[in-house]
Amino acid sequence: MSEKRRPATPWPPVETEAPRFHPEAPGPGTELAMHYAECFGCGDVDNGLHMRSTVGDGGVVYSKFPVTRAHQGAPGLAHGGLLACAFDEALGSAVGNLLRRPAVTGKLETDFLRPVPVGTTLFIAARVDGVAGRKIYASADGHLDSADGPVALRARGLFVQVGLEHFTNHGDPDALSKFTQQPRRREDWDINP
Ligand SMILES: CCCCC/C=C\C/C=C\C/C=C\C/C=C\CCCC(=O)SCCNC(=O)CCNC(=O)[C@H](O)C(C)(C)COP(=O)(O)OP(=O)(O)OC[C@H]1O[C@@H](n2cnc3c(N)ncnc32)[C@H](O)[C@@H]1OP(=O)(O)O
Repeated sequence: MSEKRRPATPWPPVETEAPRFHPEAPGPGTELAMHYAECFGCGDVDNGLHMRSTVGDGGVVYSKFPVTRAHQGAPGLAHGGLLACAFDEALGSAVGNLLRRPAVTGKLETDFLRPVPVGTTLFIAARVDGVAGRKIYASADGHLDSADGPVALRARGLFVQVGLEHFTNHGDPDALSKFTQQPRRREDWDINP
């Protein structure tokens, strides 16, 4: 299969500023711990995605998603919704770890370019592309079986910065104490950039 293209739409879709990485953001080479043990993307969850992420150079976060039989849609192929989930995790990890601004996914679009078979590993490279006030734009490519393997998916996400009360009010009141990696304390976040 030749390199796939899709219609080019402007990205980010609005004027943005370059992302400012948090001074205490983990540096290149850092292997990121799961952010929450019960997270379907990175936690210790039965049949979860069990993703692991590492910070790369130049503001890229690399994540791996090992695709198993538990992740099928069509026989032998990964389910598209779970692939989108993997990108949500990878993009969220880039935003959360590099910017340390509490944010949630507002919009996620995924281009599915090639099927992803069971037994392969998806290598995702995610970056933060720009920031417009509370809006944080991030994108990622997913490569089959190696960091420079064929591109199977591309995704773009809008993350919207929220107050920490978003997690404690809408989720678990003890949410912040349950996050297992930095930033987990109020003072670890860039709340008023
Ligand atoms: C969740 C993880 C956090 C963990 C933190 C812990 C540790 C961090 C460390 C590392 C993190 C590592 C990994 C993270 C991994 C995974 C991340 C997964 C993330 C998720 O899985 S998270 C769940 C799914 N997510 C939701 O559960 C959101 C539900 N939703 C809402 O809670 C609201 O909807 C909200 C807050 C989004 C906005 O509500 P709001 O009232 O605060 O603000 P408003 O509506 O005004 O939007 C403000 C501006 O965004 C524009 N905007 C908004 N949505 C748009 C859209 N769809 N399309 C185009 N533009 C949009 C508006 O147009 C406006 O733009 P403008 O300012 O220009 O007018």
